[in-house]
Amino acid sequence: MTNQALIPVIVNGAAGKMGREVIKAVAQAPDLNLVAAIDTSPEHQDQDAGELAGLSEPLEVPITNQFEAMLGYVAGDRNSPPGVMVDFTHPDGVYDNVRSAIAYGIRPVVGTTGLSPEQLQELADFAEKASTGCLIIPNFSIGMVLLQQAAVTASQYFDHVEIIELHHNQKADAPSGTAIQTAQLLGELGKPFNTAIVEETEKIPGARGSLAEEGIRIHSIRLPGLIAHQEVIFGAPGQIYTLRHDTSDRSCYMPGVLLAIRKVSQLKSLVYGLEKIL
Ligand SMILES: NC(=O)C1=CN([C@@H]2O[C@H](COP(=O)(O)OP(=O)(O)OC[C@H]3O[C@@H](n4cnc5c(N)ncnc54)[C@H](OP(=O)(O)O)[C@@H]3O)[C@@H](O)[C@H]2O)C=CC1
Ligand SMILES: O=C(O)C1=N[C@H](C(=O)O)C[C@H](O)C1
Repeated sequence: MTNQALIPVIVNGAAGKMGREVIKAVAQAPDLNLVAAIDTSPEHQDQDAGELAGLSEPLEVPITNQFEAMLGYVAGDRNSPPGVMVDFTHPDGVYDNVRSAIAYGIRPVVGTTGLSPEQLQELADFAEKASTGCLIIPNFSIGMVLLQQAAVTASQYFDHVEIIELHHNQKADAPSGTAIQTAQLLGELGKPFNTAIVEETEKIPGARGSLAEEGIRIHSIRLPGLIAHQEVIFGAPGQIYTLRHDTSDRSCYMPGVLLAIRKVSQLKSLVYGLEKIL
């Protein structure tokens, strides 16, 4: 395959936990070309992205905070397929990153969570107007997609359900993007869950977790030693049905990330959720 046929990939958040995994996965993919590794972290500027990610050979791609310049550079290369920007940064910056990428005609593949419903709608409108594909994926692991599908099936038969999500304590946003999406998927059934049979009082505010779609509660645990875990617990008289997903290594997200990079340029609008592109 000539260099011209390779998909140019910009990794944003390249020095972070997910960014380093993505650098490794992109470097090993024969049809992808890592062209830029962006990160605002001052301590990693100019380091080789491959060495930082733990590869044995340097990739000759330095970590830089020059995001707009890199978007312009990739957009200006008319001999390559459309560029893709993979974003694993921070809830505070992701909205602007996605808008900038779309403005340059670069397709965003977004793993960063914490976008508000209003921000998601604005990005969807922006992508639609620009006729540009954009993938926003709260969870790239196939196990989570399967858990969510099983939960949707179970929700047809159970009227009571609560979600517990458990993450490492460096996570900025709560509840997790995955838990919010799971509640949305269950809520699409349009039936109210968890009708109270007593009047509840929270003696300490927040004791019953956060209230998402259709009365579904989400409880967020943050502890060192955890990576990413989720339980969906259904209850009915005389029985409990528990679905659980555990992440033991961030490599579990990479097949989904690579699939999204390859698919995003076929899209003309914003698509939310890995299940939509499987
Ligand atoms: N969709 C999915 O499947 C998954 C999603 N995630 C999500 O991805 C995001 C990142 O997670 P994780 O890798 O663990 O986080 P990290 O904090 O390990 O990495 C984020 C990196 O991005 C840098 N950064 C922050 N803001 C910007 C910005 N505006 N532009 C460029 N770089 C920036 C950070 O620098 P500094 O440290 O100096 O701030 C850091 O190096 C989170 O929202 C998380 O929830 C995580 C795992 C899976
Ligand atoms: O911050 C994380 O680690 C993760 N974030 C995503 C989320 O908020 O759902 C995906 C996964 O849970 C890991």
